[in-house]
Amino acid sequence: MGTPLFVKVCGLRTERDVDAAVEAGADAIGLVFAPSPRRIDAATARRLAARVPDGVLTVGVFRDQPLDEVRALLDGTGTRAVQLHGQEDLAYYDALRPDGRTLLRGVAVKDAVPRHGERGEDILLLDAPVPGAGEVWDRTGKQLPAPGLPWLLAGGLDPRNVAEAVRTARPWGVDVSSGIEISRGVKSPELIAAFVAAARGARTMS
Ligand SMILES: O=C(O)c1ccccc1NCC(=O)[C@H](O)[C@H](O)COP(=O)(O)O
Repeated sequence: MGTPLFVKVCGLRTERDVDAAVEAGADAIGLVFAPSPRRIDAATARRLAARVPDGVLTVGVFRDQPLDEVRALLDGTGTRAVQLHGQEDLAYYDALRPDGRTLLRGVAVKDAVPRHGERGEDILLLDAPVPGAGEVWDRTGKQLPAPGLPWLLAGGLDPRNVAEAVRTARPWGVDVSSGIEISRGVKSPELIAAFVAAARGARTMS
């Protein structure tokens, strides 16, 4: 049995979503503050973050937003980790690092896969060109990060395909949004539970 797979479920918008993710055993939940049908306001995020137990990471998801806005949302909602999905540069990451938060770097993989840690991120998230669109990206011939480095596979994962993706790409963890929804932005507790179980089962078998 290898290292346990880290499982993040993203784009949660309701108390029911959060409770389902926690009950299913997710390691992290994502709250989207970037423009998206899944975007939530600060008051909703505060309410949701307050339900998340210690040991489950709450991640705020942003894309090319002003640093002051990011800091205010993180501080105001008690969010301990930040996931950046745009063109944020090293200085931007450096500005958030002293706050002691976990930094996730979301990258749309087109050609080459970036090196882990280029921006000083703690976790690299390799995603499809349009984040949160439920699209699988082509991993053929791509040099994925070395085993053991903290990186998440994302993009078009769902309860049916996640086990095969984990076996072939051998990521440190996985991230999902569309694949646990019944319609854009509307999560299903059953799909959340099925996804976490399928992902964990795959790593246990490898
Ligand atoms: O989810 C969004 O709408 C979104 C919008 C802007 C920036 C990032 C966003 N999501 C980030 C993610 O966590 C991943 O893209 C996601 O887990 C993978 O999405 P999916 O292919 O839908 O599973």
